[in-house]
Amino acid sequence: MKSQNAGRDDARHEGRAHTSSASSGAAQASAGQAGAARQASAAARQAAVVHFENVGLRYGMGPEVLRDLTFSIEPGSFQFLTGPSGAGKTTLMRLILLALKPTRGFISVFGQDVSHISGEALTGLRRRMGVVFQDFRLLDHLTTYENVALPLRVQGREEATYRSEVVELLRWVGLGERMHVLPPVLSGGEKQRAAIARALIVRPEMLLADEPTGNVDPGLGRRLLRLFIELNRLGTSVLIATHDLQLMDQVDARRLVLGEGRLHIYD
Ligand SMILES: Nc1ncnc2c1ncn2[C@@H]1O[C@H](COP(=O)(O)OP(=O)(O)OP(=O)(O)O)[C@@H](O)[C@H]1O
Repeated sequence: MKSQNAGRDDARHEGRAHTSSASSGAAQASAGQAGAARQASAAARQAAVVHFENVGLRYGMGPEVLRDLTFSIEPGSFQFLTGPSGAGKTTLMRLILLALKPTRGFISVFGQDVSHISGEALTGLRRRMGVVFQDFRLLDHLTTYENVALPLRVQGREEATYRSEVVELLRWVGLGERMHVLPPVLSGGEKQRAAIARALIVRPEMLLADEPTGNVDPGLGRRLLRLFIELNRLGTSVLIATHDLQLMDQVDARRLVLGEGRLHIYD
């Protein structure tokens, strides 16, 4: 009896041992797969221009404006960011620009985790981005030409090395005749084009533009869109926030759609 039981116990034991060795093999395999997946996701994060993982943002004690955002912007990609007014497009842009910190989640920009980044490193990352703000942010005491040339001056370049480049870009955006006037005398559309030229002049690795065609007529909007596409062809990743369906319909590009705090992606 005993031996039989013992035998059964042994068998059970062997059975358990077998199961446990199988499950430890499976566990190792799945740990290996998880490790490989982690490595692959770290590599993807490293390669992305922007990577968000479960990012949430609330202003003060208010409700979460953005919830569980997980997405990447790849090098050399072109995408629109859209959604109803108040959906959080500007907020998302400000997170990418590192002008806001997320309330939760993880953000990396140009492969760098930005949660504990120094002020100096942050300035270095921002210099790699061109930004067109909704309110233009031109300096009123500088001429249109000087506003557009400013990022190059900040880089320490001599005027002789960039003058013709700035003039050519200003002509391209239709401001050839408005180069020497101050922003307060420019129309809304002219200010917008000056702001776009200032963002493009440094050939940024990433361009972020918040409603960049909001103040121009459809013809000029198409021309500006061509400029963004050309910049993208030269390798810049482009993210354009817009409500303008007609503008989006002109390009077969990825759409990031914000609604009720969530992001839906249409490739
Ligand atoms: N500084 C702030 N403090 C508190 N709430 C804010 C602040 N900035 C934005 N919000 C709120 O966050 C939400 C998202 O605003 P955001 O400006 O990002 O939306 P949007 O999609 O860019 O809107 P629009 O298309 O009208 O420009 C809105 O409810 C807005 O009221």
